[in-house]
Amino acid sequence: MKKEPVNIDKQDTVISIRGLYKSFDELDVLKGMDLDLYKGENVVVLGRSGAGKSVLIKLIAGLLKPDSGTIKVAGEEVDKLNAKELQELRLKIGFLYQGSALYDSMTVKQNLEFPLVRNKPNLSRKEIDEEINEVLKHVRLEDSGNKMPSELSGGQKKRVGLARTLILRPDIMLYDEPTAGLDPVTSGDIITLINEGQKKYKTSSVIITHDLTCAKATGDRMALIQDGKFNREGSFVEVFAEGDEEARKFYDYNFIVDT
Ligand SMILES: Nc1ncnc2c1ncn2[C@@H]1O[C@H](COP(=O)(O)OP(=O)(O)OP(=O)(O)O)[C@@H](O)[C@H]1O
Repeated sequence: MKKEPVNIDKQDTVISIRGLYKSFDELDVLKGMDLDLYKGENVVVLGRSGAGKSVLIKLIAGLLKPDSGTIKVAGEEVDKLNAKELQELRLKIGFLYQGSALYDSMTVKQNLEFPLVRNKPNLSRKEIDEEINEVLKHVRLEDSGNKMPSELSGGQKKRVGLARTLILRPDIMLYDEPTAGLDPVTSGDIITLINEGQKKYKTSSVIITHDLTCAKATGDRMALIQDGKFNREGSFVEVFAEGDEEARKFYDYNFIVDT
């Protein structure tokens, strides 16, 4: 599966990271990381376990504070925002967690309604229903609105999680291992939805994955974390084909036959 090219506006940087450092006690995780995400672009962040991928997206979402360096998201320096400003910025960011984090005691529709009503309290009943139906249709679950999460498969839960994120129309999507634990066919469905969402909702995304099929199929650009920095960046071929030893190992482990 190859990524179809999309329109990317390189004059418009939605995330700009410069000289980012983050340590936990003695452990230096990010060591001077730089990254740009352009409007309309999907950037895939790759790296070994423990390389700092989740730490990076938590820093972008303002869930962690950097030790030094700057993170600008939608023009705002995340680190400098007060609680209210951060809350407003977070409305522009959709975070798809590894676990779908649905409310088990609510139906699918209620799971979608909850964040919508909380963040957009002035919507009418009709508007709420329209929004719910629209995102459910997008993730191809229009017939499952009245189901409980326990009645859904892992892939369906992931799709509800995606719908719940998209219902707030984020400008930026942060995907944490979107295909982890899914079979190849279900992974393919999620990959399709990531790409359709990019086009339909004009999102710009950071996608963390170990799954090189997902990386190749969703990423307009790859960035590989090595020793706390993005040492290799570019197209899939640029990052892997002429790869250094470590990039090659990463690639070989994933065992893609079709390059
Ligand atoms: N809140 C925290 N406190 C202490 N250490 C942390 C914290 N968060 C992350 N770490 C450490 O930072 C390192 C990077 O973690 P991170 O979760 O970003 O890795 P990752 O690249 O996402 O790995 P994986 O692919 O396994 O999910 C790990 O060694 C982890 O133990």
